Amino acid sequence: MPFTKMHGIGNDYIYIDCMERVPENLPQLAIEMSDRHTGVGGDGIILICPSECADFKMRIFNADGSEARMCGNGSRCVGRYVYESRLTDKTTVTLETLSGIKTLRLHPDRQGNITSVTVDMGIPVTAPVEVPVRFNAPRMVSENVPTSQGPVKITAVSMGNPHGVILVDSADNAPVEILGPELEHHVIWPDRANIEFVEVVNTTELRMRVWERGSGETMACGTGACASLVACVLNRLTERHAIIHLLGGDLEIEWNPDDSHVYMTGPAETVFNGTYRRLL
Ligand SMILES: N[C@H](CCC[C@H](N)C(=O)O)C(=O)O
Repeated sequence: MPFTKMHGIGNDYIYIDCMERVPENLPQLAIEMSDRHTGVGGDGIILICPSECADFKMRIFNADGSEARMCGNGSRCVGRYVYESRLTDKTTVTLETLSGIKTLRLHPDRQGNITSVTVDMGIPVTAPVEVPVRFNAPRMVSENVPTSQGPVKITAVSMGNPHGVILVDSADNAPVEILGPELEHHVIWPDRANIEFVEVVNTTELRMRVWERGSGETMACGTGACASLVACVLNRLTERHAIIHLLGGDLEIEWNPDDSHVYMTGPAETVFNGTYRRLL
């Protein structure tokens, strides 16, 4: 089965062209192909399929086989893939996802390569929650994240997929591996959640790390960057247009006051093409 390995600032997925047919048992395929030792290696798989209501349909499966409703970094890579594979010659492309139809604006360079993509990520849904979580985190966290037992203040934001945003003094020292899995599976989320640890650098810059539902800590999360900006605006910490610094690179995020939509701009890279022989 042919595939294309791509990444959005280090958030790497295996892209499968399903315009003609869709493989069976997709959760198992995602687990197999994502394995960084026995498979291709990635944070999951992304299918590019025909759509009856948009130019294309995107389906995304995390590395644990769970299907997600949206992927920000993945949607930019899909935009690059369909243009450079000549599946479309349009530079404004609509993408059907489980969280609605997203509009992508592709930015080709003079050679016709897509160097960056802007995605209309839609309108966020938010709720502030306080979660009494027991854990032993290292000292270097902000007073908001106590080092023993106590409530952790989380801003819950849906970008079509669920996110819990926690403010910390230092993203580098955030207890991602300790709090990430604990909060991913916390009872407050009906379907688990992606957990972001956000350091406010200034009113137009954030530094963020993320524990992704179904994939663990990743180099970047597009929907998570959007959720983080929204949470910081709600907490009156940043302006509505900011640069988010993630482990794998930067994203430009704007929560537009006129239409309340969140817009994400960033790169999409193709790494290699390959052929996968299924184990089962
Ligand atoms: N793990 C996420 C899906 C991938 C989202 C992320 N990679 C992005 O770029 O938005 C979830 O289960 O909701």
